[in-house]
Order: sequence, then C-alpha cells, then structure tokens
Amino acid sequence: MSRRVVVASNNAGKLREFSALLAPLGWQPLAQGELGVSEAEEPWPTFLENALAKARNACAATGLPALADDSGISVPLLGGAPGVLSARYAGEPRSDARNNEKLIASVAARARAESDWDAFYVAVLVFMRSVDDPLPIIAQGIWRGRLVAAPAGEGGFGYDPHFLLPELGLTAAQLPAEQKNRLSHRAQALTTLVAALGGV
Ligand SMILES: O=c1nc[nH]c2c1ncn2[C@H]1C[C@H](O)[C@@H](COP(=O)(O)OP(=O)(O)OP(=O)(O)O)O1
Ligand SMILES: [Mg+2]
Repeated sequence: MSRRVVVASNNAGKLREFSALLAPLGWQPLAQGELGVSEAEEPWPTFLENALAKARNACAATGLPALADDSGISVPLLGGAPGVLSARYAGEPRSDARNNEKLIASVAARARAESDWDAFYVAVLVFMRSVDDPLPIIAQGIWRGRLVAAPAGEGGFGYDPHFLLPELGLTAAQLPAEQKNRLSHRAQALTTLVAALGGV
C-alpha cells in the first residue's frame, strides 16, 4: 500500500532528497508545486513553527496528508546564524551563491581557531494527516560539520559545497546522494519521524 503525501516544499534539492528517502518506505511523495499549492509564509523564529505553517498550508490546499521541512545551517561563532533565516541570509532575490558568499565572509572575518568554523545543519519535519490534525508528528535532526572557505563538489544543494564532514574529508556536495541520504539532518529526522508514526 502506498501512502500519498504532499511534500510541502518548493526547494528542488529537498524534493529530490525526499523522493529518494520516501520511496523505500512505500510513500508516494507529491511535490506541492505540482498540486498548485501556493508558498506558505514562514515568518516564525523557530524551525518548528515554520514547518507547521508549511504542512498546514499544504494540507489546507490539497486535503491530503503533508510533510514539511524547515531547515538551515547554524554557526556557533555567529550566535547560531543564519539559522531559521538560512534561505534569506543574503536578502532578496534568494541565491545559494550569495548566501554562501555571505556566510564564508562572516566566518572568515571573525574566525581565530579551527573550531570557529564549526557548523551544523538542522531539520525539523512535521507530518500532518489533515489540516485540523491535533497531533502532528514532529521530528528533528542535526548534522555536525565544519565550514570550508573553498567550495567543493557538485551534488546536494544550498550550503553543501562549503559543509565539510571532517571524518570523511568530503563536503556534503561531494558525497554520493545515497550517502548524504543516510547521514543528513533530514535523513535523521525522517527516521525519527517514521518511528514515531509507527503504524498510525
Ligand atoms: O541539506 C542541506 N544542504 C544544504 N543546504 C541546506 C540543507 N538543508 C537546508 N539547507 C539550507 C538551504 C536553505 O538556505 C535553508 C532552508 O530553508 P527553508 O525555508 O527550510 O527551505 P526553502 O525555503 O529552500 O524551501 P521550502 O521552504 O519551500 O521547503 O537551509
Ligand atoms: Mg522556505
């Protein structure tokens, strides 16, 4: 039996990863853009609230269960920035290239020690069965790494070319997709979410 679920995202990189992650679970992911769902506002200060807003928006528009992801990269040296503002870090129009440039310049201007380049990805996932679901399933994942000034790799999306996994010696953009999908914040959160969902 396949479970139809609207993936409440317009990010092509996330949609690609969710397709790969959900297929083996027997879920049938439908991109919200293909169903005419308009983009949700995400003005909140927490990943959780933004993910809830996205999931509820997709449920309301489609009448189907929805899975939303609000995610970002956090740098302790920068007080946790860009965090929930990761997608808009360098302002409008949104651009991964300009976001990466701003992030690396901000860290390089302040960094004194190697550990100042530490960073982690965060993903909060929300699964809602319907727009009035009183008990959405919520899960989070964290993936620790270190920023590198020189981008490397063609895979992934967003900040991946600058996100090094020190123990692998590769950036997230250099990992084969299957490996990123075993290790990432998004993959960890999805594993937790599916376990919490149980047979519901
Ligand atoms: O695995 C990742 N690899 C690289 N970058 C990543 C990753 N995961 C999140 N990120 C970055 C991209 C974006 O700058 C922000 C997410 O922002 P976020 O609002 O959740 O997504 P979005 O606006 O791109 O699409 P949408 O809201 O339609 O799902 O964090
Ligand atoms: Mg967004």
